[in-house]
Amino acid sequence: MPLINVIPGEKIPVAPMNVRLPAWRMPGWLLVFWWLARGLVRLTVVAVRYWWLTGPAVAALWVHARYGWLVLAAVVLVVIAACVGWWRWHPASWLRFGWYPMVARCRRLWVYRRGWASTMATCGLATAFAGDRYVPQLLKVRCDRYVDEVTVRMLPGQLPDDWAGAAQRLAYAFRLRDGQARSAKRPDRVILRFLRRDPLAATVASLPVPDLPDFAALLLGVREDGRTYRLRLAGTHVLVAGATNSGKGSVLWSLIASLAGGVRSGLVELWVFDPKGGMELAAGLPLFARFSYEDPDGMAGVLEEAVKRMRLRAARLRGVARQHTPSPDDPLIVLVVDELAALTAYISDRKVKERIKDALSLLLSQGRAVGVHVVAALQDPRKEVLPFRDLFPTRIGLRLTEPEQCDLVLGDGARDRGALCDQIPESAAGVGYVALDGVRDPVRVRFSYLTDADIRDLGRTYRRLCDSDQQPEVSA
Ligand SMILES: Nc1ncnc2c1ncn2[C@@H]1O[C@H](COP(=O)(O)OP(=O)(O)OP(=O)(O)O)[C@@H](O)[C@H]1O
Repeated sequence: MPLINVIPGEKIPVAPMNVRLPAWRMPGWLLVFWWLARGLVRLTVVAVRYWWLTGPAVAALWVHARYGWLVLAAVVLVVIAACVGWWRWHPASWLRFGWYPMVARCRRLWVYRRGWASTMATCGLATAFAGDRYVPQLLKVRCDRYVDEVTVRMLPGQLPDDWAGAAQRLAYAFRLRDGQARSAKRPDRVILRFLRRDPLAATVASLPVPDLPDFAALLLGVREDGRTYRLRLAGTHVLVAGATNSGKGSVLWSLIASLAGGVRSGLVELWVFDPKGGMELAAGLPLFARFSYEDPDGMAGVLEEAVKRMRLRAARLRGVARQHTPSPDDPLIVLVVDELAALTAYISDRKVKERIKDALSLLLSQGRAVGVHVVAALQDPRKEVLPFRDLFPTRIGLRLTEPEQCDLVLGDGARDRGALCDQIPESAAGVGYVALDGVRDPVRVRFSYLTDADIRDLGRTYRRLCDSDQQPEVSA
């Protein structure tokens, strides 16, 4: 036993005065009265909180007591007929103001409220303090056709990231498949999104092609919330990463289709590289200003030509404008590369590899402002395969094989914030996660799928307007 105890730290001072409250004896009848009063107050609170249940129930009881069964049945029929009439007359407003709010109330009560405290405890989101247990407060439930959106007041000390880490567990606890957590406007709240039905389950057919592409918002697919997904190409380069058969081709084709109107009017030049032998992209030949496949030397030459064009343009714009504006005389150049690793990693000729690496890093670091953009697809996002991954400001993550790859593609912490690229099923080709401007958390999208017939049609309708002797340059 030590002779003296030394405890480091601050000692909590003893209160200068201790007050002991006197103990009162309560008569039994007063206790009973107190319990009854408390029960009545609680019942009233529940009745007011669930007015949408208690109100109609009281009204039905009153009608029954006053007028009998027949009148009650007639009233119920009239209410049902009114709802059906509203639905037939204006389905959108019925769903928004009638049906979904009703579904939300029922799901709040039946799915979320019922096992809330125990779920919070088992998912590690409840806490204990001074002998009392605390659970986060369920504030609001909103439903639409596909998603339940649950707003929660977090406990002090919790972050939306804590909830993002537990979102999948929560989803399964509430018997749903997919869950995400997002920060809300107020810093003490978090919004949980649980998927009831996948809005991206069906293939998205090819989308309308605008005559004049909006380079700040190219229409490429559909978002999880049902809105269209638009990609900002102006001022950026785009990297599309995905395992084999994840649908990288559909992202490239959606992008080419969205630019096709500009190809026809001469506002856009597509320089296309298909190092895997030209199988994927050759069908769009009438749209391309340059098309290179197979021969690494030829591809290095075309990339160096792009660097030359970029430098000439930069010299012309220096001191005149800070951002290039596309015109038929000076079009936007978009370099589309299918399988970038075939250019950066899988080439055996070291000299050609160096030439490609130099040209690509120049294009990626200097091309954005002068209207030379790189859009590249890639299977393996590791740094050894793509050394200049960080030079792509815009990245799209399709199905990936390992969880760590999600952060490699979409940035640190992306997987925790909901980009579950490794959990996209093989059957969902063309589904991926993207970052939206001004939105912290990644958003799930499905890109449009162009069939062979769509691509042939696109080539026919939007082929480049050029002299018949000015055919696309093909290097193989
Ligand atoms: N957006 C999409 N919607 C529905 N199905 C799609 C979509 N994209 C691709 N698919 C389906 O997935 C298959 C593979 O697509 P794709 O060739 O684009 O994949 P990939 O990632 O480019 O494959 P690879 O790496 O082998 O080239 C297609 O044949 C098509 O059936």
